[in-house]
Amino acid sequence: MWRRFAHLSLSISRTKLQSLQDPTVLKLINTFSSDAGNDGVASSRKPFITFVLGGPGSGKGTQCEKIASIFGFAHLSAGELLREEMSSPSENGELIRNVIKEGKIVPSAITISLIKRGINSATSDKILIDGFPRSEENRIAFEKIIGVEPDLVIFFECPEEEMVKRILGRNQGRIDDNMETIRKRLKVFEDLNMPVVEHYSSKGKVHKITATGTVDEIFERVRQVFASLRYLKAFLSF
Ligand SMILES: Nc1ncnc2c1ncn2[C@@H]1O[C@H](COP(=O)(O)OP(=O)(O)OP(=O)(O)O)[C@@H](O)[C@H]1O
Ligand SMILES: Nc1ccn([C@@H]2O[C@H](COP(=O)(O)O)[C@@H](O)[C@H]2O)c(=O)n1
Ligand SMILES: [Mg+2]
Repeated sequence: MWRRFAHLSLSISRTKLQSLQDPTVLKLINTFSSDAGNDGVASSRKPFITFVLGGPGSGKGTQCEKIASIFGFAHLSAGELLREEMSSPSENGELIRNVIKEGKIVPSAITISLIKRGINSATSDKILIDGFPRSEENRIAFEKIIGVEPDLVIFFECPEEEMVKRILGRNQGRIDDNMETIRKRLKVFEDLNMPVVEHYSSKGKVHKITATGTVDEIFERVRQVFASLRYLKAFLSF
């Protein structure tokens, strides 16, 4: 079981922190003081989990790389894990290829087992999970199998025409970076992924980031969210 409070050291008193009345502070105090861990991943300490959501091509991967390098997070991209699995001699390779080509969602059990392996081998206990959950089914299965909710959700909001332009300019040879699959991915995003964003919004966990402008302009918006967490790290050892 994750010992959520075991490593918590407060350099100022809890009461004093609560007196700040800052919603982010209060949310983090709750996060780090509730003992709700379970045996989903093999760590004695609950990782700090951030889901990174947004439409196809909204810049999730680009921004995650920057967050990982500047704020010391491990970056797990669900799409990348699936592509690696697809290209390895795996029993699920053919299924994953067909689903990705169609822009649909791979069965949750497969994706979650890859994410779980990634969490267990991560060298940081601050984890970014990029492109997951993609559907309510993904979300419910994650919460059931891993046994926790994310501490934070970042949602990149980007106009469709910008996402399409970025994907068509990506040039990484992805089997789903063609107009026919892009149309399907956009529909899946609206129909299946937006309900996940709405679910976590209703729980006050979502930080919405406008994902237009240059990579650096967008990162400045992202940086402010994570800088506030780093500020808290001065008080909370996690
Ligand atoms: N702000 C930006 N302006 C212009 N191009 C960008 C910007 N951010 C990312 N890109 C480029 O757009 C493409 C898509 O970005 P990225 O791969 O980060 O998106 P993604 O959300 O991870 O997409 P997917 O869901 O398809 O994996 C990449 O080629 C990336 O270099
Ligand atoms: N939770 C997920 C994430 C991704 N997929 C499939 O992979 C494709 C590519 O994902 P990117 O995040 O790299 O865009 C995606 O279109 C899905 O087919 C998935 O099934 N479940
Ligand atoms: Mg990506």
